[in-house]
Amino acid sequence: MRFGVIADDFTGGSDIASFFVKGGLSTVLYTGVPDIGEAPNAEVCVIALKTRTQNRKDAVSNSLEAIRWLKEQGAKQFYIKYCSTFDSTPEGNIGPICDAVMEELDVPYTILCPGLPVNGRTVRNGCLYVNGVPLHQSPMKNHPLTPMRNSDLVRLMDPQSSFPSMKIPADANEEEVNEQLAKLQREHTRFYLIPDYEKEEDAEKLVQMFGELKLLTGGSGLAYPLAKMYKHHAEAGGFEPSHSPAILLAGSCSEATRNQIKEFEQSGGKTYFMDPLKLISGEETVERMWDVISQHKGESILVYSSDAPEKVRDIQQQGKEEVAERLEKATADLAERAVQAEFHRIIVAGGETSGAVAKRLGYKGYHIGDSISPGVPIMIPIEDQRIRMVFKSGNFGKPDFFLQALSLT
Ligand SMILES: Nc1ncnc2c1ncn2[C@@H]1O[C@H](COP(=O)(O)OP(=O)(O)O)[C@@H](O)[C@H]1O
Ligand SMILES: O=C(O)[C@@H](O)C(=O)COP(=O)(O)O
Repeated sequence: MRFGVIADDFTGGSDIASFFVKGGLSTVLYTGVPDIGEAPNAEVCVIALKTRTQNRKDAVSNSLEAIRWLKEQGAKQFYIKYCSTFDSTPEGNIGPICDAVMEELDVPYTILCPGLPVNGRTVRNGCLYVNGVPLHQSPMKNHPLTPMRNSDLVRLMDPQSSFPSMKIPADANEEEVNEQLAKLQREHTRFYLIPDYEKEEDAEKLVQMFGELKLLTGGSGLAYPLAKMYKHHAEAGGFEPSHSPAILLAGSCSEATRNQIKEFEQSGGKTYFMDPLKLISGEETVERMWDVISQHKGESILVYSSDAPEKVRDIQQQGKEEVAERLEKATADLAERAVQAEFHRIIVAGGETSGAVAKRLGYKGYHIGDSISPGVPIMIPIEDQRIRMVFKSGNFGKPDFFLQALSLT
């Protein structure tokens, strides 16, 4: 195995896996540390965790457990995958996890590289932008669980980490970077470097400078160029589509997902709104929703709770975590019923929502197929190869994403 990757949520795992596959490296994804003895037969092994929103202590210990397992399986390089929008709170987990893994692997430095230009995430002068808008002014400022209120990566990382973070000036050449590195190594035992990543073409230079580091951290933006650097065979991915009934489940409240729901509806797709207030009051139940879905079997239906920021804020007066838990549980219940009823295509939008569904379905690992859009692959459970799963990060995909997902799975 070349790369051992830990991802802080499930869709983050499928996102980075898709780019390794696109670059030509065979990849498997596991939900949590698998209890299998032998090393997976793949060049990349991604372990999807739930460390983005976990408490700090569990997040660090789960990450270390996964890194140690990957080390035992022979991984030569390690990658900590977090969100391309650096989703975390000031008490967040990116810093503590990266610090602990640096110590575990005994590396003096690594990079912080959330950039993913193909999906509009860019880093300029150490600040993160979403489609050209500074992170804290982008729709991420309204995220239900991890609202992002700063765009400067040093300022985001400093409160979370014990080690300093330094920006690499955008115009620095390799020699200047090496000089800066030597100086930093004299001054600090461990530290982070923040390179700029503005255009897809920058990837090559980044991989040249940092691609051989034992530990890398970031979004999925380095996986494709890294895979190309190491690839042994041209093809990875590629699976036959299934034509079985599909269910689409959306818990993401991102602008991207809400537009995708709108486009699906406008093109005549069947939808059903899972109303959080009715779910809490008991007026809505999983049984009732399942009756509606069953009536449409054969025709794909999209069940969503996604709503506008002001509505989400109102509903969260009932308790942010409680609402999220209630919705995620109901969504996982529906996914489980769908699989039992022989729906073989399950398409989910939202990182936490996908994590809840993946956990409930309980597949230990997935083969990674082709991507529906950058960072969103078709995945086939190792245990049941009739099934096609798609887990979409909330912010990813064009407006016709759900239509594309139906036509390609
Ligand atoms: N209408 C709603 N009101 C409040 N919270 C919601 C609503 N719909 C979904 N949620 C919750 O918001 C969170 C969205 O997070 P997630 O699924 O990770 O999406 P994203 O990928 O956009 O971050 C989930 O915990 C979900 O249960
Ligand atoms: O890096 C990314 O943007 C995604 O892989 C990701 O983690 C997005 O988070 P969710 O929208 O919560 O899935």
